Amino acid sequence: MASNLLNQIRASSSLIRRLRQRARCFTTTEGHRPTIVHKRSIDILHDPWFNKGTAFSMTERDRLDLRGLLPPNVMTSEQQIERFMVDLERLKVQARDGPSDPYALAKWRILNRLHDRNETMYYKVLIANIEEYAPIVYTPTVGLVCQNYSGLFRRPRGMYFSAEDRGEMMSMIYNWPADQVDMIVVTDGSRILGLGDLGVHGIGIAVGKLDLYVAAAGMNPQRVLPVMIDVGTNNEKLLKDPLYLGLQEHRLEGDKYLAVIDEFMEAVFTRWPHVIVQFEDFQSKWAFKLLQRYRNTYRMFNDDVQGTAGVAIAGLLGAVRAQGRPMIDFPKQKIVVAGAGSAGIGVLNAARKTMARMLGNNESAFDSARSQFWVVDAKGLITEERQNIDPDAQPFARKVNEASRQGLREGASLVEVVQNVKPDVLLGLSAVGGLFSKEVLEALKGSTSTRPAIFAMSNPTKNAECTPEEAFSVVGDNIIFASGSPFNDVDLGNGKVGLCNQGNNMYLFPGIGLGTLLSGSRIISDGMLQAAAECLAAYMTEEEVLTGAIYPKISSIRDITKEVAAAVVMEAIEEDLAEGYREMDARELRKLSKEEIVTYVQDNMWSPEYPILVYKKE
Ligand SMILES: NC(=O)c1ccc[n+]([C@@H]2O[C@H](COP(=O)([O-])OP(=O)(O)OC[C@H]3O[C@@H](n4cnc5c(N)ncnc54)[C@H](O)[C@@H]3O)[C@@H](O)[C@H]2O)c1
Ligand SMILES: O=C(O)C[C@H](O)C(=O)O
Ligand SMILES: [Mg+2]
Repeated sequence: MASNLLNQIRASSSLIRRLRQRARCFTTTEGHRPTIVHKRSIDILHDPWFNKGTAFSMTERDRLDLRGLLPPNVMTSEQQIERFMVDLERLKVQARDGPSDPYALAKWRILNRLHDRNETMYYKVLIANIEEYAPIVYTPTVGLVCQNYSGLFRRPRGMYFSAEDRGEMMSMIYNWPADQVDMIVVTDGSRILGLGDLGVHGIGIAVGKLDLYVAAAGMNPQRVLPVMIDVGTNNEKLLKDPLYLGLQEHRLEGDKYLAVIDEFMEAVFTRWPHVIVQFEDFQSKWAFKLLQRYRNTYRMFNDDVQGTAGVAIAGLLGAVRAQGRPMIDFPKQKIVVAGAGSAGIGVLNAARKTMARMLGNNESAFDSARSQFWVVDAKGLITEERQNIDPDAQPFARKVNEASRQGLREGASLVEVVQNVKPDVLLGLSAVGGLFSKEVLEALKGSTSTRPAIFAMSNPTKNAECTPEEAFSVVGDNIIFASGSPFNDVDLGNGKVGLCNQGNNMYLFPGIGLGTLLSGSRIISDGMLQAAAECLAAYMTEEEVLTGAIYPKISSIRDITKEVAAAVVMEAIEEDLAEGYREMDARELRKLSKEEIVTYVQDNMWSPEYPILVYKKE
């Protein structure tokens, strides 16, 4: 398929040559005569007569207030045409290119064009068909979009800050046309889903997350901003690709990296002091450090660390209830976690704290909760014998004699760990597709649980640790299954269905953002995140959970988000963090009952309706 595609692309090279000649003619004849424009900034990008897209030179970008509104790499018109042709040929050869939906990317293009033309209509379509289109604008298709971004790029969306913009960000931020921004999703593209370093092309994930902020949380689309901070890439393919849209240098490290992120944070909070910044898909190495650096001074959170943790907790509590046991039995669960990155460690910390709270909320409870977890990473089981252990994983390293009593040792394989521990839960956040092999799933049949739970949470689809078919067919009908990306339920025969839950942070981040906005809390506390997770856990009824449904259906995401946001507002009030929002000041907020808070949230959710427009001279 790939060589076929290359041949087709080569066959079209004569057309590219002809187009190049034409493009050269255009620049030489027009180059001397300047064209007077009466527009600047985004209005130029949206005007087909004047727009040059990525071909605007740096001086033009400065002159026309375009800095930050385009990816950093300036392209020639030849390169632009080449990118377009590569994409066109790819579509011809490979229209069937979706992960589970053969036409996923084609659907994304059509939706994206609508997004460019008519935002109200776009969100109307998205909200009305959220079950069908969430997998297109969000996980898993958004992963494919990022991987093919160079070809798919048409009209820029969001802002780009690059390592080359140091010292300029404070003025660049004013190039964004909206006076008010409520929500920013920012990435540095270093770990996009389970696809690794996609550099500047990772902006797609920020756009996708914000689509859910609008569709699920009713954030106003005119007040959201996707941001890519381009500090280079360590992806060798992109470094060599002439059509790559980002900086072609290795990633900044250490203090230089921090200085860029610091400057960005200062710029956005100077222009919009009440904005909320969601950090998305930063490699683990920076995810924790940046969270600690900013969380007590800025309104920010890390979705992969904190959003995922909350969703996992809700699912883990659901899995306990699905065994017909009370939630309070959670601290007895034996949990094997595969993956000790930003997501895995986030889940482990939150699960340990939840257990400790149930066991009396003191130091000894916190200490003993630790022994319920076995963590396996790329080097196998993590014990205290691990050389150069990651400090974030250190608290979960098994004691050596404790491990050997269980027949385990440093670096033991996942199969050995599952065989010996016989866990209640096997949870994957490893980004390794198929990690829960037949052997691993066979070993899980020895689980001491009456209803073992499998969470294959890695994204996108091909990175899932196993499919629901594999899980149900090997381990048996009586399991709980959840995956990060959507899969269909499984027909188990005899009229029985194996439910596939979607365990994805999309059930929480929109509500965390909306609740924070409407409470006016200056920070996002652990308590607010915990309240969000508990609300999601409580959303599922006893009857639903007993059928194996531990997460709600995506079709109810707007309702879930409203409830989660209300829980976050209530907790912010409880912790005395709420400073109010617009005419609802802190005193008024404190007077509201629980029902009134839910109504307050609902009343502040934007819905896609056409407003009446009237022209007035300035
Ligand atoms: N479902 C969700 O809501 C959700 C949320 C966040 C992240 N994720 C997914 O989780 C995955 C990991 O994200 P991350 O930020 O933690 O990534 P990461 O790169 O920081 O961590 C990956 C971890 O997996 C470990 N690993 C690699 N190979 C392994 C193997 N063979 N066996 C066991 N462990 C192995 C690595 O050592 C590392 O600890 C990604 O696919 C991401 O899409 C899902
Ligand atoms: O983006 C998603 O689908 C979930 C999560 O944030 C991830 O990084 O995989
Ligand atoms: Mg993510």
